This record gives sequence, C-alpha cells and structure tokens, in this order.
Amino acid sequence: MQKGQIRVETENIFPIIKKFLYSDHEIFLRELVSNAVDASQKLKTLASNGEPTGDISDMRIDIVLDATEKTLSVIDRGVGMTQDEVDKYINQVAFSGAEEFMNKYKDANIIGHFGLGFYSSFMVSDKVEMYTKSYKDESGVYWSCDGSPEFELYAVDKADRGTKIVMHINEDSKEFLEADRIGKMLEKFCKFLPVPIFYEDKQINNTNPIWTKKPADLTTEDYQNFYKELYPYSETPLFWIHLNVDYPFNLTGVLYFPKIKQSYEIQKDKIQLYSNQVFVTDEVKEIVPEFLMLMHGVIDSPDIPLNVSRSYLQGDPNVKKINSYITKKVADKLEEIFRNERPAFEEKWESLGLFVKYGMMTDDKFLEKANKFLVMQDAVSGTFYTLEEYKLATEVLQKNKEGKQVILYTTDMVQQDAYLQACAAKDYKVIKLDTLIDAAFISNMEMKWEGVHFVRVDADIVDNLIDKQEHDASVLSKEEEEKLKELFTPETKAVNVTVEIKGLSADTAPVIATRPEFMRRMKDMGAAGGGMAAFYANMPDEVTLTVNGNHPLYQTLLKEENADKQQKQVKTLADLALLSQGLLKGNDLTAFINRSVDLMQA
Ligand SMILES: Nc1ncnc2c1ncn2[C@@H]1O[C@H](COP(=O)(O)OP(=O)(O)OP(=O)(O)O)[C@@H](O)[C@H]1O
Repeated sequence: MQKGQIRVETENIFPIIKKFLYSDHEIFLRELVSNAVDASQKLKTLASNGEPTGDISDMRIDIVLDATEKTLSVIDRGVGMTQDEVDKYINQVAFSGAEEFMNKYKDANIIGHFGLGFYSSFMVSDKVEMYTKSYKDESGVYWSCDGSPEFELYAVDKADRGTKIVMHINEDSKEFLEADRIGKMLEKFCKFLPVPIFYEDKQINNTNPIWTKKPADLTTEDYQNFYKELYPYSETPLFWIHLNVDYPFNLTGVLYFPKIKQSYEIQKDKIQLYSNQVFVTDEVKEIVPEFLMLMHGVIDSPDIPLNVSRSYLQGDPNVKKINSYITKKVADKLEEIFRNERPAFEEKWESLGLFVKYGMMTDDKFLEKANKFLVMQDAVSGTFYTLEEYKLATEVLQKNKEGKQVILYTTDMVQQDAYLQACAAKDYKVIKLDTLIDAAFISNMEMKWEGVHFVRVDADIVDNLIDKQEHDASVLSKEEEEKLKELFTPETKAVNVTVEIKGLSADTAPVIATRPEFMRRMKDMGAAGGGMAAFYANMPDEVTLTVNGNHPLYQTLLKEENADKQQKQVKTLADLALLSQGLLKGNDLTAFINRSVDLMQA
C-alpha cells in the first residue's frame, strides 16, 4: 500500500477548488460523466486499432445514487487505470501544490478543455473513492482522498475493467442526494452523450443525435423530430441548416428557423452549445452573431474555448471564424430557398423578414448577400419584390428630381387607407413595412443602399410624395390665398400646424393633412425609447395642412358673408383632414362633432 503526503508548497488545492473554481457546483457531474465517456471512447479507439481490449460490446455508464449511504457513484467500463497511471494522472496534478496547480490551469493549454475535471468532485464531497482496473492485464487499484493533504493508493481485487468513482456527498451539498435533482442534471448535461448512460434503470441519453449524422441520411421528419426533442412545446420550425465543417475549426450542428410571433424577445437564447456532445451552455451570445440569436438548435464544437472569460471569447480568432461561418451558411441557405422555392420563401417572410432585416442592419457581409433575397410586399396587390424588382417596377414613376428611387411604404393599411388610395390612383407601388423592426430598418438602409429614399404614404400630398417639382398653378389670387391661409391656421397648439396653399387638380381633396417624414420618424423613435428619444417624444405632432386652392369648394367658401359660418366650415375641413391622420382627439374631437351638427342645422 502506498500512503502519500502531499508536497505542500502553500496549502492544498481543495479549498481553492471549493471556493473559486466553479460558482456552478452542479458541473461536477458533467465532468465525471465526461471522463467516463472519454475512457469508454478511448477503449473503442484502442479496440479498432487492434489492441487486445477484450469484449467492448457492453459499453455503458451507470450513475448510482445511494441516499442512505450519502454517496453518488459514476461507473464506467472504459480503459481504466493502472496504479502508475493513477499516480501520474490523479495524484501528481492534484498534489503538486496549490500554486503550481493554479498555474497549470491558468495556462493557455487548458483552453479547449472543460477544466478541472475529476477534481471538481471535491466541490461536493467530503471524500472521494476510486476503484479502477485497466484494460491492460494488471491488478485493480483503490484510491481515496478526503480532501486533506493525504491520499491512499493500493492494489485491490476488481473483477471488471473500468472505473468507479464514489463521491461521499458533503453536508453543504445535500441537494445532490435528491434523485430528481440528479435526474435533471443528467438530462441537461448528458442528453446527447455518445455512450449509453443509465440512471435508475433507464437510459437517459440519445447517443446519436442528428447533428452527428450525414445530412444525406436524414429525412425532414428526422429534423422535425429532433426539434421536438429539443423544444417539446414549440411549433414546427420553418426550415433548418445542417452545419458541418472540419477546417479550419471543427463544428457541427443543426440550426432551425422558428416560427416567430410578435413577442419574439422571449424566444432568444435557445441555441445550445455542446463540445463533443457534452452540453456546455445555452448562452451562445459571443459565438453566434447577435442577429441569429432568434434561431434555435444545437452547435457542437470542441474548438470553442469554454473555460475563459467572456471578453476573451470575443477576441478569440476561432470564435470570430465560427461567427462568420454561421452567418455565411445562413445567408447561403436563405438564398437557396429564395431561388428554388420562392413561393414558400414568400409565405414564410413574416417570420424570416425579421432575421433578414436584423442581419442586414448589423452585419455588412450578410447585407451584401441579403440584398438579393430581401423581399418587400406590395400593400395592395400582395406581390413581393426584391429591391431590384421594385426599382424596375417603379423606374418611370417613382424617381424624384435628384434621380433617387422613392420607396413608398405604409405602416398601417387601415389608418393610411386614404393615402394608399391616392397612391394607387397614380399607379405608385406602396410596400408594407409594418413590423417592429421596420422603422430602424428604413433609416439604416437609407444609409446603406445608394440612390434610395423611403417615404411613408402620408408624408406629403400624393403629388409631392415623389418630389418632381411640377405643380399646377393655383386659380386663386394672392389675396385669396392669404385669406385662406389665415382661416386655416388654428389657435390650438397641441399640434404644430403648417398651412400651405397649393394648386392641385380639382378632384383632389380640399384639405390634406400630412406628417413630414423626418419629424414623424423622430417621434416614432422617441416612442420606442433611447437616446434623444424623450426629447422628440415630447415634441408636439407636426402636421402640414395642404389646402387645394383649385378645389371648387373654395369659390363659394371665400364668398361666404357670414364670417362665423365661414370659420366653422374651414375648421371642419381642417378637422376632417386631421381626423384622417388620427390627430383629432379629446376636446378638439368633441368640438368637431358639435360644430358638424351645428353646420347641418344651419
Ligand atoms: N473514468 C476514468 N477512466 C480512466 N481514466 C480517467 C478517468 N477519469 C480520469 N481519468 C484520467 O485522469 C486524468 C485526469 O482527469 P481530469 O478529469 O482531471 O482531466 P482531463 O479529463 O484530462 O481533462 P479535463 O480538464 O478536460 O477534464 C484523465 O486525463 C484520465 O487520464
């Protein structure tokens, strides 16, 4: 029997392990089960290289909880260890003194590994025992340590090849003696490990998750079933991307595009990160580009550094490469579906549009590709245009005097109906941009797309939406125009009204209220919050009242001798225009209703 004394330089490592190394104590189980998996995999590799390993068909790992004895054991049938190996792999690292130990694990070599592995068992145990027998023809070995600077190591009889680790769970960690707790931890960390894992007489893992298989061997159903396995309560995903790369880094996985509802925020953080089928985290912020965080699925890469700080991760070259690889894959897949199955692509646009627009705003590489498959839907006909197609369809009618293409859009088809109709009469093509992200998307694309200008349908009277600088002359005299302007200028300051008299065609409405694009966008952004938001949000609404001097109504109105009646008529006309913009509220609305009744009685 070998009895050892730790070569203490400062103090032993166990207090350090307990206190500092993992705030998350439950990972000890992941570490031990991963070791058991590694040992099993190693044996398989040896066998396939022709080494005499004996029968390897019974490969399995058992997790056994004994609440009465207060022990939790992890048992494998892997390579096992000889006494020399235990001394080398278990003793020397752990007992080489705290300082050296910490240095070793701070070392860059650790990147790519989980970290402390075996020693993390001391976070939850008073004592850890190990029974192990190597596949090599040597005696079994017993090792134990109670966290003090002493260990025991001696030969024992052990019939089966493999390793059994028995943890004597400490007082502070009693939660790990609850069967449910262990079941949940296994479910979280071990669900897709490659060796069968048994707990309470049941196999708890799927050893061949689909991301480890070849896409050619998988059916649509396989992908959908796997999605259900990951997210039992979710709707069928729209489509998926199978990731598979082995150079210059290793990465496999399946990413799904979920159906997105209005409340898309709550669906974030659904991607799970694995390393060789061991669950690592579902916080993949730095690894997956921000705009793809709405996707679901699994990424598996042994090349992602897992044990370093988040800020380090951002600068990691592998992480950067993985990031751009995923972005490219997603863009390629979207383009492929767009080209080969455009009707299906358009049908799913409501959900897809969100990813695409978000991606175009935040990632220039993605933008470049997405310019080809971003689609915009005509509010009236429902037709989808790409940017190029829209430009072509509106080339003649919707170019302004500077040669810019004007993209007309509506954010609310019901409220902006009158403006939509006016545009339709001119044969303008108005697209629907009514999702949460669109306001930001519009301003962003105006900076990125050359020669394009977005204008909301109610930003100006229809004749001015596309600024071509051609107007009919007004039939009114200068004095008449001044008079009208005065009549239309309101006393109320709740809304900032600018009045202008224009000579429009006689069949255009007598007064049109519009909201200048710039101020309206600022106010919309203000309402959404952030930055200068509060300032703009508190500004009064800006409205332009365009009075159509050519409307026949003014011929009689200007001749009206009853000043009171004249003022009432003018106010009613102005209110009708404001009403169409949803800007007539409270007192003003009541006054309008009363006045209308008065006018009818007059
Ligand atoms: N169940 C086991 N069967 C066989 N050998 C084992 C087992 N558990 C641990 N070992 C040996 O002990 C060594 C140290 O294990 P430890 O978990 O501390 O680190 P590791 O697995 O090498 O790295 P990691 O930090 O990624 O866990 C292993 O490399 C392996 O050689």
